[in-house]
Amino acid sequence: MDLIERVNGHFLESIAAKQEAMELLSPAVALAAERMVTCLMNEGKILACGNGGSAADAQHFAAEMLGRFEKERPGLAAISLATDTSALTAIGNDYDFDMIFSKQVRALGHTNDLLLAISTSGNSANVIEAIYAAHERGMGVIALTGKDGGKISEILSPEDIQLNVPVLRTARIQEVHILLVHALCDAIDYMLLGGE
Ligand SMILES: O=C(CO)[C@@H](O)[C@H](O)[C@H](O)[C@H](O)COP(=O)(O)O
Ligand SMILES: [Zn+2]
Repeated sequence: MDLIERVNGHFLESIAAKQEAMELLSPAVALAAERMVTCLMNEGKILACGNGGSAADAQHFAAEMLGRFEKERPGLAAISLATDTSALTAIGNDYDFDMIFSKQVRALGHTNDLLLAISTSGNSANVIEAIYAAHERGMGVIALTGKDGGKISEILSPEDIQLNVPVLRTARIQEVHILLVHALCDAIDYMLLGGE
C-alpha cells in the first residue's frame, strides 16, 4: 500500500466512525447539551478530565466554554482537571496517579456541577475514580467513551449520560470525541443564544 492510500484509509475509516456515531448518538448528545445548560443556568460548573489525547479534549472543551466557541457570549463555567501540572504532579507523586482527578473533583465539585469524563477505553483508573468522586459529591456525569464502553459503562448511574463510540481504534474514537465536544459547544450556544 502506498502512503497516499494509507492516508485515504484514515479519512475513510474516520468518516465511517462518524457516520455510525451520528446514527447512534445524536439524541444522547442533545440530551447531554441540555443537561449542561441546566447545570450552567443553576450556577453549576463542568469539570472535565481524561488522559493523553483525552486530556487535550478536556482542555479543549474547557477553553471553548471559558472563552468562546463560534459566537460572542459571556464565558461559561468549565475547568479542565487535566491541565494544572503542579496539582497533577503533586497528587500523582504524593498520593497515587489514580487519584489525580478524583482529588480535584472532591475539592471543587458540588451537587449542581457535572463531570465530563473522557476515556477511549472506558477503563482508565483515574477517570473511573473521578466518576466515583463525582457520584459521592452528588454530581451528574457525562462520559465520552469508546470500544465496549469498558468499566465506565458499569459504574455510571442511570441519570448519567454515556456517549460511547463503538469502534476499536483509539484514534478514530478520539476523532469522534472531538466532534462530540464541538457539537456540545454548538448546542449549548444555540440553546443560550438562539440563532442559526
Ligand atoms: O492520543 C492517544 C492515542 O491516540 C494517547 O495519548 C491516549 O490518549 C493515551 O494512551 C491514553 O492514556 C488512553 O487512555 P484512555 O482513552 O483509554 O482513557
Ligand atoms: Zn491521539
